[in-house]
Amino acid sequence: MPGAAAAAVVDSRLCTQHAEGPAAVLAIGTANPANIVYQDGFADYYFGLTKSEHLTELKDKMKRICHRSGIEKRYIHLDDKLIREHPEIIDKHMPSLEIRVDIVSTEVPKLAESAARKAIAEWGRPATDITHLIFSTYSGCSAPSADLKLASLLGLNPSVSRTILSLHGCSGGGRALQLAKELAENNRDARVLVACAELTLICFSNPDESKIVGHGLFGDGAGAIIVGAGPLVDEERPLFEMVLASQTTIPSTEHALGMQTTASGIDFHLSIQVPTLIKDNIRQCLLNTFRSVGNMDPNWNDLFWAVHPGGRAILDNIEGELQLQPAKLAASRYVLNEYGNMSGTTIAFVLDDLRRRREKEGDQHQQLEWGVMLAFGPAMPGTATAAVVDSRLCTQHAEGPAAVLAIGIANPANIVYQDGFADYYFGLTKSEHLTELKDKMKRICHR
Ligand SMILES: CC(C)(COP(=O)(O)OP(=O)(O)OC[C@H]1O[C@@H](n2cnc3c(N)ncnc32)[C@H](O)[C@@H]1OP(=O)(O)O)[C@@H](O)C(=O)NCCC(=O)NCCSC(=O)/C=C/c1ccc(O)cc1
Repeated sequence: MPGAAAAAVVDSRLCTQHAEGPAAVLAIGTANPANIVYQDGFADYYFGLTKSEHLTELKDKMKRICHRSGIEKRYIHLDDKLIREHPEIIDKHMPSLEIRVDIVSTEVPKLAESAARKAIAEWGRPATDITHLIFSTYSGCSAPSADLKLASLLGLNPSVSRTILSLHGCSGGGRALQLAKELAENNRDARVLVACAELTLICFSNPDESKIVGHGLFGDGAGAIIVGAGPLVDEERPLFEMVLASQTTIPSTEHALGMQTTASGIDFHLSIQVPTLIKDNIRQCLLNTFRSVGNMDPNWNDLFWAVHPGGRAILDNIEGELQLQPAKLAASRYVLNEYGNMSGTTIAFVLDDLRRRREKEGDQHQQLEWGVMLAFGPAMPGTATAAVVDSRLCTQHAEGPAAVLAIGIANPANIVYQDGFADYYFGLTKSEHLTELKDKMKRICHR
């Protein structure tokens, strides 16, 4: 029985159960499907797979995009065997949403399981000690959803509190970490498993001018991060502390990125302006975040950086705008090169690579105390910004428990009365001939 939510509500007694200190990343795991696609052969592979070799101009454009993408290889679950089994995936006149959802609702939790098992092994505690699970994906729209399936696969405690974030796109991982921080700091001894998994199969489509960049950059992967706040137990080791996390919406940019469910899977649009929009807004977003922790004039090169590699041009623009030394975005460029853009999952790969670089002795650039994690998501809103540090304590707890301060409710204007519902419903659906079923409906309505 998914999702029994329970809340204890009081009106006077203070009952704080805060953790000590800020939340920290305690472990990271990543995983990819087995199938590798190399970028220098991708145009041939993709136009061959979709039987679109005749679109020579578009194929040449795909070659130019791949060549300039900063990507060497990607992991992609969809292959020619899957297309042979389900040819409707490349036939735009046939509905294919159902089969896509069918596949991803099994494969997305499985991929997340591989990443989560690595994170749990690094964490060193039993999976049953996980108290909260946040699952972010754009690749699924069914219930029981990916969070419940992952909880079962891992054998999490039945009392684990589950949340699913859907369609946050590239900012999904950042947003999930922000929520994990809030949960960990406000619930003493909470241990939050953040899981992100994406399969491009749900968005895969035949070549089309407006989507060519998406198909040229996106890859499949899963990331899992365990977050907790003090007191830590013996085997736990903080990798990054999260001092402040915020999300900023860039006004009037709803047109820039979007996703929409259709009969042929999830359709997406991606504006050519995205790298410029990020360039024009990044400095102010960061300044607002840093000012809120009292740093009025940060020197960007005194920080370490975990930036979501949305595309090579986005990294170039951030580097140029903030005048970052080239080594600052090394982890982001490495992940882009090795995996492509895996949407919300990618930030787990960047943090994983960054901590390995920091662990390497003598890597001066990566031993800085303060750093920034950045991710950007659809409806272009959602520049999720999290400042990440590894030592300073900064608690921002409220006093006392949360309270319901106001309630509002709403319904559509159309009213349907229960005693006439069977007539209304069977009339509306032109099903008056199903007299037995209609009588059953009447009995159900009556009771
Ligand atoms: C690697 C790029 C794509 C090209 O490099 P470049 O240095 O700009 O090179 P060019 O200027 O030579 O551009 C090559 C061609 O690509 C074209 N192009 C350049 N961006 C564009 C453009 N967004 N549109 C459509 N043509 C373009 C550009 O016009 C040009 O066309 P042509 O003159 O015919 O060669 C680079 O522009 C880049 O990294 N762009 C950033 C991409 C970006 O916005 N990423 C973040 C959002 S991605 C996203 O939301 C996807 C969602 C998605 C989620 C799941 C999925 O399964 C699939 C998709």
